Amino acid sequence: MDSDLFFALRLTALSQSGMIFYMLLASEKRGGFRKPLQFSFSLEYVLEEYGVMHEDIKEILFSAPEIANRIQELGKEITRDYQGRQPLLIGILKGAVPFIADLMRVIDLPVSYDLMAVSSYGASTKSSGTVRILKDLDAALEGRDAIIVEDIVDTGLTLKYLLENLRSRQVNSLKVCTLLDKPSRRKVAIQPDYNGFEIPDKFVVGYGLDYAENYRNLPYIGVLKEAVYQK
Ligand SMILES: O=P(O)(O)OC[C@H]1O[C@H](OP(=O)(O)OP(=O)(O)O)[C@H](O)[C@@H]1O
Ligand SMILES: Nc1nc2[nH]cnc2c(=O)[nH]1
Repeated sequence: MDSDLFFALRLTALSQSGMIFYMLLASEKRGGFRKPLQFSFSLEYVLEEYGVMHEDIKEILFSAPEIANRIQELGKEITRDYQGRQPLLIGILKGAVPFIADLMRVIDLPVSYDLMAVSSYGASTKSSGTVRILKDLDAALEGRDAIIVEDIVDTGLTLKYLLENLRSRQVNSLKVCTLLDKPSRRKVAIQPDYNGFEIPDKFVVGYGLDYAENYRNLPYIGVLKEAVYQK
């Protein structure tokens, strides 16, 4: 990242008045104010200017540092709640991969993890309503304190299926940790035990979340432009 961009981002993150400094910086580079004074500058504006924000993203909901900070807090909560135990994190492929990778490293306990693949969305922005197991756990759950790690709970249909399925395996305890929760879309009454962020009814991508397998590698979580999936 070039130093001007780094400087502008830091100022932007600090306050709206940071934008004014950014404009001074930009004007110096360009030899004068080419744009009128814009007090509505946003982080997205700066990112777009520098070509950092993906062109298909409408709005950034959570930046990489915001995600990292929140995961630290979740790690502390889990560490506190599971003192003296060895929880098993169950990551739900594929979307939860970045989340479980970061989460397990901020839990100060002897954790282990396993992965399970289910799918209900395919290449769509709407749940099919039918959940299928594509890959089951490697090990038995009997007597374990398991935590399902999800990237997002939307209708809740995936989680309902997972909870019913895993509870039938003689697990000692079973909880749910999700990075994102979209409660306004819920079709079944299910609440995660740990939740990173509550989000509005918008289709989001990045940090593991995809649309048709794209955007999973974006370091932030953003709202996808409708034009991308209404083509
Ligand atoms: O609450 P729901 O409406 O059921 O939606 C949540 C599920 O949707 C996503 O999975 P997806 O089927 O897209 O698979 P992926 O993780 O491989 O992208 C996400 O990872 C959750 O598992
Ligand atoms: N990528 C993505 N997958 C989802 N699955 C359920 N809701 C969402 C969402 O908003 N984005």
